[in-house]
Amino acid sequence: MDYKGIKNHFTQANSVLKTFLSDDENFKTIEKAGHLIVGALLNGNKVISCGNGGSMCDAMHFAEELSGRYREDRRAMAAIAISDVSHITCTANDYGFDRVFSRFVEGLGNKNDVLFAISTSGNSANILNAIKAAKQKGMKVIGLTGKDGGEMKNLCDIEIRVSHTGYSDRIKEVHIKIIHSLIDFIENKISPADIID
Ligand SMILES: O=C(CO)[C@@H](O)[C@H](O)[C@H](O)[C@H](O)COP(=O)(O)O
Ligand SMILES: [Zn+2]
Repeated sequence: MDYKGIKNHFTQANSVLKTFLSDDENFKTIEKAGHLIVGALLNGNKVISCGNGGSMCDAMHFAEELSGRYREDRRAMAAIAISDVSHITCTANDYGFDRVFSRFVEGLGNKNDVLFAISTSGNSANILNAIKAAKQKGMKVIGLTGKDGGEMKNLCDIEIRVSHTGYSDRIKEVHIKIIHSLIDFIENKISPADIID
């Protein structure tokens, strides 16, 4: 019956999550990323997030839970996803799709801001260009990757990798858990009074 194919998604997801859980280095890396973001926010810097397709949704989810709300009532935090369709279509049309994120970083990124870049392959050209633009600006880069980390593994200051080699939907399912755990960490570290106006 077809329900077995459906159930198989849950079985596979369970296995990818178990593999990620089996290595504590993964959680130490998430903690490092959390400290980096907390430090940036406390110093009045911001986080810019980006990704393609489902990862763009994750980038938006990540930013809105910082600028809007996650679990607690607290002041807004400075985070924005690169998701303005007019910016993306203009830049893609006039300069090429591989520059849609980097051009935003060139325009809005400042020294010591954090770029939170998401790619399951670690190889999307527009993400790699955004990382390069961020480094030129003196920003810090946290990468959320999958598979073998792709080219991103050599470019990010902190890489959090879900090293699953199958379809990317399984990787993304762990990415969203990483995002929620990271936001929880940040929310618990920053008291409302700490944030610089
Ligand atoms: O959500 C999915 C697949 O689960 C797709 O939309 C997926 O995000 C797109 O194919 C992306 O273009 C893949 O890019 P990347 O993760 O390799 O950077
Ligand atoms: Zn959420």
